[in-house]
Amino acid sequence: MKTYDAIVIGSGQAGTPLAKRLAMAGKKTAIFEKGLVGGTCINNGCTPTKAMIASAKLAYNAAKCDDMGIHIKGFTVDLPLIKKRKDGIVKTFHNGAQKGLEGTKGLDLIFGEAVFTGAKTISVKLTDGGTEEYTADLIFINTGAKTIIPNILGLNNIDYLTSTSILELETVPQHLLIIGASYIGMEFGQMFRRFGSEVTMLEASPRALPKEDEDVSEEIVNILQGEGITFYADAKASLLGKKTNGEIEAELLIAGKKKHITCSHILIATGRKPQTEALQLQKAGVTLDEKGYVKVNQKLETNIKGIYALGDVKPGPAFTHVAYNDYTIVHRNIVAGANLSIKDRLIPYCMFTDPPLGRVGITEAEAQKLNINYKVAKLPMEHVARAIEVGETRGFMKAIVNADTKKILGVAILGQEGGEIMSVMQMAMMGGITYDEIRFMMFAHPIYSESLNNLFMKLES
Ligand SMILES: Cc1cc2nc3c(=O)[nH]c(=O)nc-3n(C[C@H](O)[C@H](O)[C@H](O)COP(=O)(O)OP(=O)(O)OC[C@H]3O[C@@H](n4cnc5c(N)ncnc54)[C@H](O)[C@@H]3O)c2cc1C
Ligand SMILES: NC(=O)c1ccc[n+]([C@@H]2O[C@H](COP(=O)([O-])OP(=O)(O)OC[C@H]3O[C@@H](n4cnc5c(N)ncnc54)[C@H](O)[C@@H]3O)[C@@H](O)[C@H]2O)c1
Repeated sequence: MKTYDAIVIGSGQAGTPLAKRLAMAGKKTAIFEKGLVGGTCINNGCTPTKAMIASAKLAYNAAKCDDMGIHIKGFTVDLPLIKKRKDGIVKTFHNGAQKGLEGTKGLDLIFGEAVFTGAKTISVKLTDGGTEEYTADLIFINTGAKTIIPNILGLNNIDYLTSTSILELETVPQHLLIIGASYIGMEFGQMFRRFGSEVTMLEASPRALPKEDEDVSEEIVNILQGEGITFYADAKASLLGKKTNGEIEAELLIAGKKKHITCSHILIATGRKPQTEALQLQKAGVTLDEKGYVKVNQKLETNIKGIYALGDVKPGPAFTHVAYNDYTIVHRNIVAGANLSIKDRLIPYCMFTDPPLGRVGITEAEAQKLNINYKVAKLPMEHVARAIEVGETRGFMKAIVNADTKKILGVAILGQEGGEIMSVMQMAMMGGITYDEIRFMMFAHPIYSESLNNLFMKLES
């Protein structure tokens, strides 16, 4: 049995920096990784998708640049080259993360799958062969999440794609059927449509992105449909089968009615579930919730003292910046004796469709439920000078404000640079800057944020 001061399971967006900082603080630390250092974000999540989305944006611009007075005589999409560029970026990020761990004094990077054998004991099936037993007083679980595979008749008889395997395609699918229309479905749907695929999207809920306001989900669907994507809400695949010519036949249930389509590829984008099964946390006495997430308190400690869970493996929004923020909280509490918690932290996010959706705070629907005196400001991107100048006027800016205190409660910016404009508003929310101050604040002309003046002017009428 090898003894450490601290053990980190999983080298994701929380585990990697945490392991380094613990070792740098003098704690003898081991980090276990069953796959690739850097976890989902770097290897098969944010980094590769955003790299490929950048290529898709160029294809879109090339296709429509005639309107802007630039004529390109035809263009082709070179998916192997797009993949190669993406692979190069991923490799750089991955190698940097691995080198960072390997170069930290007092930190052992051990490749293998960790399984709990007791309260503070872990057995690791080493990637190079054999098993080794480990123990530490402090254990941090950062094992992330993986794709949920829905129970659809015939699915196991076809070679379906997940958000990981679709990144390896070298040929553009002729017709991509996407099951699930949330972040993953939307980002890949638009990307492959722009690469030239016919794209059909199915969403089981009555509308896409059911957690967003209705006007937001409606506008995003309009944008995707405007680019030629076929979208069905209240829709599921009920039966899938392979035809003799290799095509996939799909029986769909749309609002209870059957419809048959033929496609070449299927992407499963029906959500993700925590990677806790293999950990055998019951042996450590750690409590999971009904969906398999590790239950934690506001300091991210589980019911077992000294065992913590960070990132996607615990309940709550699953984003890279949340996992990273989890690390900063746990690290400062343990190493610097701080008393920080995740309570009331403002969680922004950005869906990287084009235009993107930047979101922070409450939605209009949530404001209604809270029974507060609120007002809604909304400005179409068609009225944003910068958007008109650059030729991308799809979407709108929307803010929910408290009518009494004038504080900003929530923002949805569906438009060019939506994530960046949202971050300006996030800073305002954190700093207590009120909407009437932003109404008259001087912004540089003509940036997108300048139109926040006009957004809040809408509240004067
Ligand atoms: C396609 C896609 C696109 C995304 N895009 C964005 C985006 O644009 N912005 C954003 O904020 N978020 C995005 N996300 C979500 C983001 O990737 C995750 O929220 C983030 O990676 C979670 O980090 P984590 O540290 O919790 O876990 P992960 O990064 O998943 O890391 C967990 C690590 O633990 C390892 N592991 C698991 N079990 C064991 C075990 N038993 N023993 C040893 N090692 C183990 C895994 O191999 C993995 O390396 C995206 C996700 C996907 C799938
Ligand atoms: N830009 C970003 O920040 C970004 C990008 C991609 C992924 N992510 C993260 O990855 C996580 C997973 O994303 P996701 O989009 O897979 O999951 P999700 O949980 O957000 O959405 C899954 C969708 O699939 C639908 N669905 C479920 N079963 C279905 C079925 N049988 N048929 C049709 N529809 C079905 C659900 O109603 C839901 O809308 C998200 O929680 C997000 O945090 C973030």
